[in-house]
Amino acid sequence: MIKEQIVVTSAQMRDIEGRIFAGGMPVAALMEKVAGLISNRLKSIIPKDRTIGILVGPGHNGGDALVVARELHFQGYQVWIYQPFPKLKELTSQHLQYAQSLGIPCYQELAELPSCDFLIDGLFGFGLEREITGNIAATINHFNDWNCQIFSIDLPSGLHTDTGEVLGTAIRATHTFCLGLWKQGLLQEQALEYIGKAELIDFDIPLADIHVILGEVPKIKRITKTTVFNTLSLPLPPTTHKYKSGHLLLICGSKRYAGGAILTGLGARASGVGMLSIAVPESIKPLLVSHLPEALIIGCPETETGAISDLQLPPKTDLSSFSAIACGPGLTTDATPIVEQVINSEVPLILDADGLNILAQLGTIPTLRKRQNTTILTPHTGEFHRLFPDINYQDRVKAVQTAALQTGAVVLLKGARIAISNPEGVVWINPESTPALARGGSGDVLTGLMGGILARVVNKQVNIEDVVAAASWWHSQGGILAAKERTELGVDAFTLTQYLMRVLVDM
Ligand SMILES: NC(=O)C1=CN([C@@H]2O[C@H](COP(=O)(O)OP(=O)(O)OC[C@H]3O[C@@H](n4cnc5c(N)ncnc54)[C@H](O)[C@@H]3O)[C@@H](O)[C@H]2O)[C@H](O)CC1
Ligand SMILES: [K+]
Repeated sequence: MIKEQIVVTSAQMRDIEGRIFAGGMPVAALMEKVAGLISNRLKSIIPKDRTIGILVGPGHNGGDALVVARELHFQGYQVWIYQPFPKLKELTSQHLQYAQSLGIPCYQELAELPSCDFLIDGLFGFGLEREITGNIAATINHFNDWNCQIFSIDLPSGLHTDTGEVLGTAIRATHTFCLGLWKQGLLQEQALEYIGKAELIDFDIPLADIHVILGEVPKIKRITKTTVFNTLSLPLPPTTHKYKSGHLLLICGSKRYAGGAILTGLGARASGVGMLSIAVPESIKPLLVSHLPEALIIGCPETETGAISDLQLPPKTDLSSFSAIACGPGLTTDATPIVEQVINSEVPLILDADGLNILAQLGTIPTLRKRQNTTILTPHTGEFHRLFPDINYQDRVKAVQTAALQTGAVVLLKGARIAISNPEGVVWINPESTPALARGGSGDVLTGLMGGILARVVNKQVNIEDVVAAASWWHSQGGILAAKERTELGVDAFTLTQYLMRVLVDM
């Protein structure tokens, strides 16, 4: 477990820091260490000739900011301090006194403040415990209106540490330096527009202290490149061969949605899966063959609406011949018998798109309760609501945990920050993505990619949620890479499939 993967609540952070102090580390020394690390980062970002305004709150977040103010002052930056609170914590008050004794200008009134190029937000950190109101709220709105770059210490002031919701109002940071361990609120969708670019400032919290508070396996984890590399079991063993790299069956497409089948197939191709079979209605088989010559395209009988009516597998083949099945993209909801058939099979299964809509029509929980084998659901919010009408998906972490618990499946909830839970409530959050992926077809690519990874590693000792997390990370990194080279408007789903391989090369 690496620190970048660990996610904590404010209570857990309080307990972890409590163990550090109980171990003998003086609070002031920790504050000095933390603020020194922040100052070094700021020195590498802010040119020397710029002016910096330091916003100081009543608690230790303010204390951090005052140490930063002193250190930047000694480095020769022009610094001023804004400190509107009547009562400060003892340590914060001492740092303010010292800053003033150094002659750093300190202001209590907004009207007196000189303009500045950068603001350092040390108003509130994980100690924020209630709605911000009155003139503090007005102050935060005032600084947001300055439209200058704001660096927030630990969290943008005003964000709830655990849920990421805005408590009254919040600083819109350009950059957030999260201290020690990632706060859960920074990984919630609703917080994204306030966080700006987030980075972790590691101040050497002993892993032993973390394990005592969080237990061996933290409940909520942040997907990182390490997760993905471990799960993809790269590099491949030299003695591998196509039958050892899994055999994936995709069941997708219809006369109306042939493109969905092609994109799903291209996503699977990018996964490096050994063998790929794609069951589609007979009428679009030639299309699939032309796009995916390496895949075994199975033309199936179709309904008069052009949906698969019967899974006619090749001779001596049945569903158990496959390492994994991914079913749903482009199926339309006229393929209900097919979805029932795969749900009743014993094969590890990913359901997406119309596979999920049909599952919802069949009755999500009673239908899945019958399945013993691995099941993965990959809904976007609309599909999630159809599957689980009684679950409020505003708190996405709780929503996926509840859905996974109720179904026994691993559930991925799509969005700007994908959340994944296994039935035991262990959650992965994908910390990075790009709006470029919010386009038709990119979900089909994810399904194919995920199916290919699952087929490749399902017989190895991997956690299914790690496979889903790896696919989600790989998919979003492909989108980020493509957006960097082609702008956020240039990442159609087909282009995305071309960038997926680039991701691993650049890792
Ligand atoms: N724990 C440590 O020793 C270290 C913490 N780090 C930094 O300190 C903050 C946490 O500090 P804490 O004093 O607990 O709280 P905050 O500084 O976040 O400030 C909250 C402060 O303000 C009061 N308050 C809460 N809500 C409101 C409100 N709505 N309106 C007005 N005032 C409010 C509350 O009473 C608190 O006193 C952490 O984020 C780090 O930045 C160091 O980095 C390491 C050592
Ligand atoms: K802050």
